[in-house]
Amino acid sequence: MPDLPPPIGIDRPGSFSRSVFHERHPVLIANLVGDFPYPPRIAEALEALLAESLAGTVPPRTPGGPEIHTWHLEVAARAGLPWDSLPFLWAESYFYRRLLRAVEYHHYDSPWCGVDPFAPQKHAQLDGPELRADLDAYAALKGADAADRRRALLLASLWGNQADLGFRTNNPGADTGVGELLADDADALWALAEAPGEAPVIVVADNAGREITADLALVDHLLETATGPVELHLKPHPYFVSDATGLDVSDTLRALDRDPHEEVRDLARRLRDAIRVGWLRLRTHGAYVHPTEYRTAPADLAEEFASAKLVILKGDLNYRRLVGDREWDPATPFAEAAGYFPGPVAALRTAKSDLAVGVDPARLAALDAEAPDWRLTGTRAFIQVRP
Ligand SMILES: O=P(O)(O)OC[C@@]1(O)O[C@H](CO)[C@@H](O)[C@@H]1O
Repeated sequence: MPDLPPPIGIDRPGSFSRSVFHERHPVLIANLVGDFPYPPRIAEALEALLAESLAGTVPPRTPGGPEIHTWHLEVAARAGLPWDSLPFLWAESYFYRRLLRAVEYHHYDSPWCGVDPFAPQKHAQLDGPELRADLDAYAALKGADAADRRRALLLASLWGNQADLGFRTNNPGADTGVGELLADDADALWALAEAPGEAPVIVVADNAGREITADLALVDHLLETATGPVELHLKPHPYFVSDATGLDVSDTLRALDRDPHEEVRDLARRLRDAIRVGWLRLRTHGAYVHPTEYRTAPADLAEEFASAKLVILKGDLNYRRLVGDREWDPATPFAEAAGYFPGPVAALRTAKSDLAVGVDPARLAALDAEAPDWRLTGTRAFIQVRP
């Protein structure tokens, strides 16, 4: 493996990654305890997890749940370490594993088994005015020129990534307007996605709610123009607040069914039909909730990526996994940071963490001067492709 920059940590006072633990997570835990009438044992377990993650060490016991062997190895390698010393990506992923443990999500003998702790927040977004406006905009695309429509669907999926509920936890009023595209490899993306051949296009989803709705509209377009099937890869269980699971897709289709616009109801119908005939495949993999980068993806998932026409990775967390959640020089070419990926790959991501690669050096200097927090606000976005 080539020399890689060091992982982003959570130890630096004033850093964004540290603020996720010290500012975002306390709000997140308070929201959960407010959203559900959890009994004392669950509320206490959540508070204990929060306290441990702010000032404690990693206990030796592996938190139960699926993929236990992977987690045995991961935890054994970090047991006894202060949370502060952990890499950001590992620590966050472990935090959500522990959170699911605290709310008894995988306990078959608990009445809280399978209860998505983030469902109330996800449902609020599905019923909210922002999604309403998104669907009005979708319906208004009817009759648009084909190239304009395709561009609009791609940009809606891209900017839909601003609406993740982890980011909104402590940024409730975050600007959801469209911002600046710092890289735009859209032509390369379409060339790959619409190339002849029967290999699938894989879309690795990120968040439920507005983002998965826009992603489904993009998937519908791909189903229309691609010459092979489309796979939508989802999380196997709740994660990073709003990450989309199979249940979220089903809830979204139901919400689309209720829409006043015929175009939107037709979208839901086409998607269901495509799932039924196997043209659209919903898929998941345990690796999507591992605390690791795609550089070390399990062989079976790497093979799936390798055999796809194109893998489209949505969102900030997938980006962190793709290039590595590391202290990259932002001028590093995307093709270099993602060069190891087993097949053609595209990233659609709004910037909501310190990581950046593939930024034009001249623009970078100006950005750092005019908007020093540009990496964190979700108002800068990337469409990056490595063929
Ligand atoms: O993957 P997503 O939904 O685009 O973003 C995930 C996120 O909420 O989590 C991280 C911090 O918790 C940040 O990278 C980002 O803000």
